[in-house]
Amino acid sequence: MLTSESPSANTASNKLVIEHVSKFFRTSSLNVQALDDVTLQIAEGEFVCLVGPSGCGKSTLLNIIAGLDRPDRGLVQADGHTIAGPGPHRLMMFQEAALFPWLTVLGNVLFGLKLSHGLNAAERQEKAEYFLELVGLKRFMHSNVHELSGGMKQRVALARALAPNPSVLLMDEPFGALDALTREQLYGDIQRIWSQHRKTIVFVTHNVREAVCLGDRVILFSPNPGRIREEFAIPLPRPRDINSVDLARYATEITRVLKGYVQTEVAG
Ligand SMILES: Nc1ncnc2c1ncn2[C@@H]1O[C@H](COP(=O)(O)OP(=O)(O)OP(=O)(O)O)[C@@H](O)[C@H]1O
Repeated sequence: MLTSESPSANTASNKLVIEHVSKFFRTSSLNVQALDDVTLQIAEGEFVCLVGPSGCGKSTLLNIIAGLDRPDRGLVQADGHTIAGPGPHRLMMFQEAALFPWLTVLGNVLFGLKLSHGLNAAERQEKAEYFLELVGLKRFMHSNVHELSGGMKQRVALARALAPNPSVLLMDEPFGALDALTREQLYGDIQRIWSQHRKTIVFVTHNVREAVCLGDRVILFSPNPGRIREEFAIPLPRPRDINSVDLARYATEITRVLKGYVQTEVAG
């Protein structure tokens, strides 16, 4: 039932190419190898989930893809070009929405459009309203950020990230701080938005079910040092229901494999 695969071939359609990437952190008290020889290709429009225990380098890899950090070894490319720094084509979304509290909902989304130089004020407004509509928050566009629930804040953050039309969306546990019901609503939203806009998405999570619900592929990492151990294709039809029996079967199998790695690391 479950198809475990070796990393896919480096084809021209790859949006992101990560080859033999290693990353070390050296502080006065500690040397850590956060990533060890990580190789991964991600196709245009693909939804890839990175899963693994705390400290296995998932966020480090996301930061490197975002251009916020550099690998010590290896190659990281987007559209065939080495990633040299952050840019508007690869935007990050974090666990905390990190909205500007002094701006309204609309103001936050408009802020994300500041670098869209080709647009005049009316076009920016139209675009911001379109993306707020897409995430179901248009009627709250004049609300203050502190009036919103956690799930609504993440929706605003999603609209803000989508509005400048990035080709890659990097999501670091974006739903990790939300309650289960709100998360389920957002799984529906993100699947709908992804099927309409086909962004390339790299999504970090601890939650295997979440990864199976959203991803075309689930990539398993293990820690000390952070390595890719296995990847799984998820051919389930969309939209996926996180509570479905088929989805649970995949999640159970992947969790079993993941636990095996973690126990091996601990025993070793
Ligand atoms: N700026 C930094 N300075 C020093 N060490 C760091 C830094 N960033 C990450 N690390 C270390 O690198 C390793 C990988 O961290 P990273 O945050 O990438 O893991 P993660 O898999 O995303 O963890 P979590 O799921 O807990 O967020 C950890 O041991 C962490 O302590």
